[in-house]
Amino acid sequence: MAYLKFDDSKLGKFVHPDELPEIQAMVTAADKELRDGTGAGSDFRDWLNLPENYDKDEFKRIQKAADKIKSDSKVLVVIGIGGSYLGAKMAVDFLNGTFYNSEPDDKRRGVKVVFAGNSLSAPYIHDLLNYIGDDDFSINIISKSGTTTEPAIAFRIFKEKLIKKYGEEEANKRIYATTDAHRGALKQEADANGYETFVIPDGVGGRYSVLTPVGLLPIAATGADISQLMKGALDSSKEYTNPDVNKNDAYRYAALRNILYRKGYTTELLENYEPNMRMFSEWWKQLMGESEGKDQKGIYPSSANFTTDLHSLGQYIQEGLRDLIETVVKLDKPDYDIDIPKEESNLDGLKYLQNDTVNEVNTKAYEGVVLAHTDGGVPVMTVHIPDQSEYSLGYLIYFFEVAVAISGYLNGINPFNQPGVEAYKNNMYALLGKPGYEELTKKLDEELKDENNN
Ligand SMILES: O=P(O)(O)OC[C@H]1O[C@](O)(CO)[C@@H](O)[C@@H]1O
Repeated sequence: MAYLKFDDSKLGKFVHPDELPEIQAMVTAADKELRDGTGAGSDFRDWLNLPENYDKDEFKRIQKAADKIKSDSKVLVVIGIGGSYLGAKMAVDFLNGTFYNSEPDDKRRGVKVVFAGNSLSAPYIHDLLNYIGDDDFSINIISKSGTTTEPAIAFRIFKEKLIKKYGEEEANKRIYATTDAHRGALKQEADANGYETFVIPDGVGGRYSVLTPVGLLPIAATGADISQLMKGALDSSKEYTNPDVNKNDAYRYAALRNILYRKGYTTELLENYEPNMRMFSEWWKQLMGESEGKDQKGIYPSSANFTTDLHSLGQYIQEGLRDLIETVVKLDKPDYDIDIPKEESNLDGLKYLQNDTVNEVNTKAYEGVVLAHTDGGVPVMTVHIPDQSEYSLGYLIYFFEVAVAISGYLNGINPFNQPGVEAYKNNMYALLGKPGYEELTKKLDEELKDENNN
């Protein structure tokens, strides 16, 4: 039986029984493109075999570095953006719970992990500097290109604090750089200063990198079991190899969303029922959006956090424009459950629930929402994840990675590049006066002048 239960039983109203068999030939072709490397972007498929082919020596070094960080630091500042941030953050939240950083030191199984360099917000940096205060800390700077502006600026600032506190020599021993094996400014700086370095493999794009040192070091620093994470991904990679959509749920999910997309369902909401899974959706949004949104097409990936957002977005989902798909990631057995307290009086009218637990009510809410939204004209699919373990998370990560690759090929695009993100970067560099952008600076200054005059 499949480890993750994929439920598409509510799609009957939206997908005709013939449609899956009809799209099978395209799925088989997409599978071939992916596995044989004949599809676009084939240089970036190394994540496919990563759960088996990762660097085992480096893996041991990651565990050793995590132990050192745990022994000499109270806080690890993880600096990165996009794929160099979201995977670590979602895993840290999923595996450790919402208030992990606030737990007392003797209760927490690892160091506090905080994130920087994922925006250009000065107040955020200010608040984080204050949050760290005089605590012992280390830095994990993560950038595949080694040139991304947001993390580079944050790195300067937190490095300055580190050097002030420990002096240059000790600071260099507290900086861990995760970057390209050979190229980029960060690699050069790491070599010059002797930082311990970890490699983001060439054939793994940022959004597919959570199972490389990008995710593994921050996750290990919280005391989570990264071997189990890799084991879950390995078993998942073995499960999702059959091109047959009746035997491969990841491919089936890709095929169904493609069928729905062609009917005008152009926005997909990834939904959870657990606050510590909010960041999972953020990770998924980059994975889907950067992979699929190109050549003026692709499903727009969005998210909703339930039951919270049922009280804000719920109205729209039930009755608004009918272009939505919902994909729920339902955690079936959270680490904790809580009895609803019994009360003699029934002033709050909750007596009918007093033999239930909070998780049971949450699950009934999920079941009720699926039925209501299906009635309202929204196709709903669910991926059930059995528990909150590292193994299950590894399994789930791989499910979506392989699904989006197939989905991208089904839609006739290269799921492994992201040319569109350069446009804003070039404009920003030009407006900031970066050397080499002089011509663009002139052009943009003219455009801005025109705008201001209007
Ligand atoms: O690891 P890097 O090179 O700093 O890039 C971070 C992120 O920026 C992007 O290149 C987009 O700007 C993403 O694809 C990537 O995940």
